[in-house]
Amino acid sequence: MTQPPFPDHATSPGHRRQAIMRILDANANRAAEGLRAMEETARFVLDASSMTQQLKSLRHDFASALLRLPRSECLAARDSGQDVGTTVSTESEQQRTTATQIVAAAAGRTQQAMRCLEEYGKIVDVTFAGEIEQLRYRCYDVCARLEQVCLGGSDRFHRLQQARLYALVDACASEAAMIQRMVSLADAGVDIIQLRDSNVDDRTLFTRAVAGANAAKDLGVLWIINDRADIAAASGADGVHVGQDELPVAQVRRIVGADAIIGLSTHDIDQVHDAIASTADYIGCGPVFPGNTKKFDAYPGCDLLRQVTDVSCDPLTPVAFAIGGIIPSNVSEVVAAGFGRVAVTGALCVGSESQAAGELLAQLRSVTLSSSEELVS
Ligand SMILES: Cc1ncc(COP(=O)(O)OP(=O)(O)O)c(N)n1
Ligand SMILES: Cc1nc(C(=O)O)sc1CCOP(=O)(O)O
Ligand SMILES: [Mg+2]
Repeated sequence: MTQPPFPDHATSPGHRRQAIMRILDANANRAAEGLRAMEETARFVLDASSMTQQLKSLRHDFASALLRLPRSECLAARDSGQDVGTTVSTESEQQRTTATQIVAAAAGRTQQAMRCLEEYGKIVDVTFAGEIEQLRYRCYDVCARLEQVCLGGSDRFHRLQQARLYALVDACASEAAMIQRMVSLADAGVDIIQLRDSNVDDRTLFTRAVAGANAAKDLGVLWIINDRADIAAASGADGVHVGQDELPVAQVRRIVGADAIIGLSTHDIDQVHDAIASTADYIGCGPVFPGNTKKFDAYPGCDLLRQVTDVSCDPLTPVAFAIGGIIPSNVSEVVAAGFGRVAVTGALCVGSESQAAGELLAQLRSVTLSSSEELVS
């Protein structure tokens, strides 16, 4: 005798309605719990204020959308005691060792729950389903950014390997102006931002370095302090950049520690080889062209870039950024010399960051950054 498609009691209209309410109730709880779990990491693990606000707003808007569901009917349909799912568990569900793993699990659970609410919600209230659909799209963006920021805290060197566009931020009128500049640069696609401001006293530089470190976590960019290893270490920055006239890399490493990024300026191929022998994580190679930010007596130009590109060495050596007077109209020469990464100041003027960054990246992306990245950029 063939089995009926469903047990008899499961086909009655009343049962089906109750089952839909159980699904909506369970997924409403699942999504709300997932949003809260992610918000806790943003707030208490990452200290990421704007990320926390985004998740709180999403959670509140989600609660508002749920008001369209018949609450009493959902509660009446809830029957955890009879829920066969409560005894079904997988090994991976029990394995949580980092906040990043919790965020990844919560993000997946929330997105799946919202999809279920949207699909089954169409049976009950199409307007509700439409509101959930919009919340689901917002959720994808916020969850992706939160996971990236989580990974970034423990994976800064991987992000350095993938970085192409590096912006140096000099003289800002205030901390608020500096943060706004960071947001514009990050939104334009910049991967690394350096605080390079010799016009302020140490206390101001330190407070701005701390504020920038917090903002950088939110924005998913690396935050580097120019010249000052002490302030980089004290502020929680991702690293420090030093020139040939500052502390040697070995001493900088003792100050910032093994898990911080150290950048070193190089102006000739001998300095490049010295950098390879050091623990520098990246190098600046220049100045390539004359610019308005810093004047030099000599410009090694693209010849230095070609020499760097030709250097073959262990893949665990610094990545290289071309620097000095680089703008969209001359970056093609940098690319022709084999570089896919640049560090700039003047090219990314306030107010036109997106346009300029887009033009620079369009050309830089023609250079493949292999996974075994050496000095060739
Ligand atoms: C990415 C990057 N490359 C080079 C420099 C220049 O550093 P330095 O030679 O120490 O000169 P100042 O920037 O301190 O004037 C840099 N800052 N960043
Ligand atoms: C700060 C700095 N260092 C350089 C080096 O070659 O080490 S070139 C430079 C100036 C970078 O600014 P812009 O992109 O406006 O020329
Ligand atoms: Mg310096």
